Amino acid sequence: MEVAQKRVAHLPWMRNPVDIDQFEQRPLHGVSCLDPRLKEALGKMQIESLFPVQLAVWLETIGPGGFERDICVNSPTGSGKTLAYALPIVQSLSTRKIRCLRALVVLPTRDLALQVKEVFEAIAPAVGLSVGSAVGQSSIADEISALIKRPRSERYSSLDPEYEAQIEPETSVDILVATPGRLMDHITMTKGFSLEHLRFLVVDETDRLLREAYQSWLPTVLQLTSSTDQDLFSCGSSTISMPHSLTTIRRTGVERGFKGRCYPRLMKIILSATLTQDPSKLSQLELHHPILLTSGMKRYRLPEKLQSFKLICKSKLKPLCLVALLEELKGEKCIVFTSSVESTHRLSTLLSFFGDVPFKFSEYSRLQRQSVRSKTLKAFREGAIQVLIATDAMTRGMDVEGITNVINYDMPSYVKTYIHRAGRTARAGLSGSCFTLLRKHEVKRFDSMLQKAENNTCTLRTVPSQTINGLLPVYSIALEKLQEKVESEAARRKYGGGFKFTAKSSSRKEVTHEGE
Ligand SMILES: Nc1ncnc2c1ncn2[C@@H]1O[C@H](COP(=O)(O)OP(=O)(O)OP(=O)(O)O)[C@@H](O)[C@H]1O
Repeated sequence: MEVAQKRVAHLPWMRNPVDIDQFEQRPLHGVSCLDPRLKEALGKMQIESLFPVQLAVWLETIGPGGFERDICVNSPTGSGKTLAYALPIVQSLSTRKIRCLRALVVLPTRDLALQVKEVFEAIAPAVGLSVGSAVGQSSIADEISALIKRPRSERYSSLDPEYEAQIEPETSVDILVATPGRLMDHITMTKGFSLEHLRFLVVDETDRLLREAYQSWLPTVLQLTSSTDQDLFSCGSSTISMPHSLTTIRRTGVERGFKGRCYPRLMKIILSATLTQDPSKLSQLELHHPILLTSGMKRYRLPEKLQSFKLICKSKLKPLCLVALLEELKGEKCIVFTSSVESTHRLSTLLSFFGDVPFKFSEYSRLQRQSVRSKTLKAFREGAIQVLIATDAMTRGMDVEGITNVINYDMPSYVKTYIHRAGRTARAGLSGSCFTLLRKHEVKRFDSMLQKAENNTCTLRTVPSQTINGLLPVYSIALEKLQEKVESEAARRKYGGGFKFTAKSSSRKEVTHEGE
């Protein structure tokens, strides 16, 4: 069994990390080399200082570290990891002369990718950079027209138009935020989509992305961006035949530890609140002279202002405990996590039969089409829905303003899952609460699981028994209605009705395999 305090990382470079806690939040005017245009853009986002993780990464990239090493960040949920990589990348690219794809950010889900794209969009245009996404939000044709263009004729004003027509199309964005599946679609099918000039690769939610192969996106990207010595020596030589051809020397100059050799490379930043330490997983990333930036003594840390609570209740009374708790929370923004798509669907259906509950809720899982999910998420962000009933798979990294409570309706199986669930609240230094409903026999396992994280104090919480008793009559009616609904859905499935809850999906557990 893992004993977090005594655990020593297998990889030597992980054993002496940079401690993020040594950095204080720093006002923007004290951040050296920050482009004034970016300062202004940050100001518009109401960002007045850099958080510790952002400063730590800045110093390793734009500061003295000079991007000489690949960067691995293990920092709590809500600590500001997105801007920690977005800002140095945008600053680095702010002096680029010609537009082509220089930075690729890969995330596991579409909603997360769109969220990250928004952050880049808030700062990149200030220095003339363009941001695109490859996430499958629109049709592939629409995505291609947003990402690819013919080279601008003004760049080659002396060209014969006929010759110009033969020039290959090019990527029209500097920064691309992508999910692995759509990225692979463009790599394999989109004419003119090229990673040839890529300088930065960000793998956000690294442990999640490395868990699945996603059509071998990582080896493909690494292969397409790897430079051999031959490439290096042919740079700038007669091998460049087309007038529009650019050659990117990804890193010029002397690197420490490389004995004066010019070493072009793709700079990588990988991040998570629960960064893997598994050498076999990390080796897939082919990291260059990596440096680990982490906070805390233990491998995992919960946000400073998170309060954890446990509620012990009998199995059959769990829905009542939940309703009673939600009633007490009086319409505050909450995410309720269950262990599977089936459980999410059942719980939302059951709640819908409770009639008059003082909060608006919605289901959010893979059972629904993306368009439905996006609508739900928008309503949740805007406050039209106060309670989201969700599965783990959908919510890692999600940043929704004003979530003050997370409820684990089903106990998470792994501490990593607890961290990512709880981390939807208490973000950016704000307070938040995480409640876990437990059956008696789960308490011991839950307590020992929490021991693996820092800031793990967990207080016992109860809900008034009179509230539970008051809900019993409506509960028994709701259970009957749920039974009828389940039967009718099963019948519709059997006779090929259009209901979305297919036999296959009904048995699908959204297991998150956070057990490493
Ligand atoms: N310097 C800053 N000042 C104020 N707010 C900030 C700053 N940096 C980030 N934030 C806000 O903090 C919140 C959390 O940031 P972000 O989503 O990047 O966290 P994260 O570390 O990636 O979390 P997770 O691990 O859950 O993905 C966001 O709402 C973001 O706008």
